[in-house]
Amino acid sequence: MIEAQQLTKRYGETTAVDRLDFTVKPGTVTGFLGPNGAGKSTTMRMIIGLDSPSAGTVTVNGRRYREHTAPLQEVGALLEAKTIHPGRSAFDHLMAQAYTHGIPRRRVDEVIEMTGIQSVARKRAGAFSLGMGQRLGIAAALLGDPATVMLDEPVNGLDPEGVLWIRNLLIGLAAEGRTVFVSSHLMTEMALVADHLIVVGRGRLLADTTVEELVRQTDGSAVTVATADPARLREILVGPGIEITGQTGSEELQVTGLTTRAIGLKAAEAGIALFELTAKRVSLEEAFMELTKDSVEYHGTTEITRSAA
Ligand SMILES: Nc1ncnc2c1ncn2[C@@H]1O[C@H](COP(=O)(O)OP(=O)(O)OP(=O)(O)O)[C@@H](O)[C@H]1O
Repeated sequence: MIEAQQLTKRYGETTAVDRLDFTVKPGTVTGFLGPNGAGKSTTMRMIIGLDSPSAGTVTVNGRRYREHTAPLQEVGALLEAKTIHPGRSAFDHLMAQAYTHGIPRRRVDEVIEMTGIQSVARKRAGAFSLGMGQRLGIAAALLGDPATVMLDEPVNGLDPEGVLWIRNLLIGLAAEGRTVFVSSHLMTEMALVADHLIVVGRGRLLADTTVEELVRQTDGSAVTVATADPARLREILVGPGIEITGQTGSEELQVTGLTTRAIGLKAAEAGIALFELTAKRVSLEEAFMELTKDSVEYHGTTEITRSAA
């Protein structure tokens, strides 16, 4: 369990993390989302004591990271910064960590196998591909068999097979009752693995909710409805706050401001037969864009193409 209370980090004029309150619970995968520069890495660094909060607190399993006698056994973390000696083999790197933390060699062999790096374990880590480096970082994070696992952008550099592997690993770790906290910019991946989401923008908490709920909140704007007499349907639906568009000659109308239920009832009252009545379901990516649109620091100049739901 990770608990942040009014967690704040200031770097001079910049407030990287601004009074964050959240709880990451065991037994589920919690996604940590936010645009570039939102404060995710800074928050993660504070969780494992690599940075100190300017105000507020963050604890893992009820204690600050530094207060744990065996921190590797409490929380295993993969942060973006590479801390592996390039001349050392993956095996030696893991053994060195195991030795200094009282972890048996058996566990080193286990994590090497779990992360699929057996064939390269004796090679210099400096020669590793990005994907192999990520796997080694994850092996190190799992070394202490921790109750809490925290991974910053774990999918970075992984090929499709690696992405699938991470997905199953995260789901499996949560199913074992562990607390799994993972940041990613890949919304499709997040939609597949995360049960819960914490979304930040400019250091502030924007949402602490389920994937389902976030999508639902953004949902409901557009409804597609088709009928033989769109002009008449338009007449009975029109009202304040309701927008109806449709192409001339088409049976289809796009309605915003009314639910599918309300449209269905009004059409039935007027005796209009409907051929289609569909609420457009937004993707997690669209919900995320909508939620964070005022918090994005770095805007590109190309128009964003919204993916079909
Ligand atoms: N050591 C530092 N000194 C000064 N400013 C910093 C430092 N670390 C982070 N920042 C600033 O704090 C803010 C949050 O950065 P952070 O790296 O935590 O965001 P992020 O959400 O992880 O971004 P990304 O998705 O790009 O990795 C940014 O404005 C960043 O420039």
